[in-house]
Amino acid sequence: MIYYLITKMIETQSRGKETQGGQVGSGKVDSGPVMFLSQICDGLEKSRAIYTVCELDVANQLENKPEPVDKLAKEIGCCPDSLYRLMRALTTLEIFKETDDRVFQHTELSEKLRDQRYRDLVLLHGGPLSFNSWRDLTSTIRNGKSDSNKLFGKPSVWEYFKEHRDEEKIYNTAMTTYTNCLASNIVGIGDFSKCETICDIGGGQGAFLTHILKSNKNIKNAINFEQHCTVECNKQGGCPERDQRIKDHPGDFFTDKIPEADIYIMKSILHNWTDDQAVKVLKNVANSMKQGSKLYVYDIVLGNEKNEQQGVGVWLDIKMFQLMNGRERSLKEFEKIAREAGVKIGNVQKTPQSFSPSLIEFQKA
Ligand SMILES: C[S@@+](CC[C@H](N)C(=O)[O-])C[C@H]1O[C@@H](n2cnc3c(N)ncnc32)[C@H](O)[C@@H]1O
Repeated sequence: MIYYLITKMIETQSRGKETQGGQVGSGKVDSGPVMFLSQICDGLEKSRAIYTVCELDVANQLENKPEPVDKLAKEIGCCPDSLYRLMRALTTLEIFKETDDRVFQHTELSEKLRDQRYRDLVLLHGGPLSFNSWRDLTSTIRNGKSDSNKLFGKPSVWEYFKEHRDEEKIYNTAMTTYTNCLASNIVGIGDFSKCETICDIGGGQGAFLTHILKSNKNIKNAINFEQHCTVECNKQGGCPERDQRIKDHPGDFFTDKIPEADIYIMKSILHNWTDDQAVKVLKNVANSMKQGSKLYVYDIVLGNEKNEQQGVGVWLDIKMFQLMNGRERSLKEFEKIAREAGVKIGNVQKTPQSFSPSLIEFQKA
């Protein structure tokens, strides 16, 4: 049915807006927008469906050959007809294929869900933290700020993770997966050729540092400045190919002294915070910077001009707002926080892909 509706919607859209649907009361209803809006709002059902197969780990139970759903349901321990209906729905998204009546086989995409790294992405986006945080965007928009205490019972995501270590682990792995996916677009835009000591501020599991170190053998010391809990998590494994030069340094980037380095990097950090908080972090980094050292901030740079096309950054902006009261920024907005923090912006290297962060270079004023 969903597949039918989507197909119909696409047909309708490709014909333009000519279709006038049935009458409701005295008003005409245009079926194109109805189908388009339903498809967008159905995102929640699809997100829950993919999340559920990942939580049940269906992909790892399904063998490399076609398998009857009844057998699969027995192995997983769930109702055969329910699992059948879930998997049948997912076939419309090319997740599983029904090769015979109630018999399923993997597709290229469902195969990926066998791998913890891909499964963690789904579990993060559909997990309790994310699901609860989206419960009330209306209040955030009305009040101009998101109330994490009301949404997920803690003053911040980071406090929430302290009591939900399983979700923290999923978050850290998912960040590493994103970094591994984007690294080839962004490692080359920074100049590390004269760097001996590098410090990644909030570097997670150390994945980005690992990519930088791979192509910069001149770097002798690599410091991963991270929260205590993340450092503890890293001791239990995380980034498998982590470079041996990386040393974790526990600390809080708002209050603790950041070690001296030639180059500091911050990837996907400032967008987690309000302007006031971002200024505080920048000031703290600037206190540790010596003359000549640089800070490379890797974040999305939103278009400044009205006619500049906005990419996924504006959606990431809403996500950061709802989850952490953070924001994506335009160059003008980065310049404003730089001024307030008493640092200046040097080179800015934009990446062509709207989903890749750009590099904004900060120096001591
Ligand atoms: C969005 S993640 C980015 C991780 C990594 N830079 C990357 O791009 O994959 C934000 C990181 O900031 C760290 N963080 C949050 N608050 C912090 C604080 N007060 N001091 C140090 N690190 C913090 C988190 O533990 C998390 O790893």
